Amino acid sequence: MSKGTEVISVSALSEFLLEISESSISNNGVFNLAISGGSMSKLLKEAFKKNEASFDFSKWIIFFADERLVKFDNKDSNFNASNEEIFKNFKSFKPENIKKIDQNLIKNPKECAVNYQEQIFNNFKLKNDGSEIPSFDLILLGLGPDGHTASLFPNHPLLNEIKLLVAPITDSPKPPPCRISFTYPLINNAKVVAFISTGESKAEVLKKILELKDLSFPATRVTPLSKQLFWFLDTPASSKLKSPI
Ligand SMILES: O=C1O[C@H](COP(=O)(O)O)[C@@H](O)[C@H](O)[C@H]1O
Repeated sequence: MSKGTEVISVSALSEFLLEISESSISNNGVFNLAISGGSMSKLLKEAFKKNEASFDFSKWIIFFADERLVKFDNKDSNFNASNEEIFKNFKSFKPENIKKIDQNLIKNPKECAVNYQEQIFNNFKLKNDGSEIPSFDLILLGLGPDGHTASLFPNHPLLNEIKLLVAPITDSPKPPPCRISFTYPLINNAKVVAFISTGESKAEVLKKILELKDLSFPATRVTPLSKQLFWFLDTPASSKLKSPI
């Protein structure tokens, strides 16, 4: 995989996921992945169907880059969306490898974020003492039309968080208001970060992010230390770029 920011057709997502998961599994025995909510679960379902027989989902460990603090059976839950589209359809994912928020903590965003951050450190067998930041093999992010990603929203104080790797948010401008989210230090420490963004509603903001590098949009500030950043777009989403897909 080359270094730097690459814009690629979403039709190549399945092959990308296959390559990166196979290489992580052959190096470490598992594939540590974080996924997002919103439209992503449907796009992942399509990508998984394409090479279904080749994916070794039993070795995938999945976290959520952000989660809405609602019950798992609520349609707003990011886990729920992934469960309906992905985990119910691809049976070889191991339930214990799908890392969810603690449902008992949804009324306490601070505790919920602490608990989820702890789950991440445990998974990576690292001490949560500030000395090391876990490094996901891949973090898959979505993009809102306002330029938000995960639950990092424009002009929100969470954009400046440098201590917490998973932070609570109680005033999300997009409902539901209470959520937890990966912050930049964790996102930017991933080995690879890839955005998946489709549809005409994202075209304008994508131009501002990818070509004008407008830092007022939270997604622009995703700059992995590894320099491995990918954008998977479809034709409508890329329509306002100089070189549309
Ligand atoms: O609220 C959220 O929105 C973003 C973008 O969602 P999309 O439906 O426009 O793709 C998503 O990535 C994030 O996980 C979610 O909580």
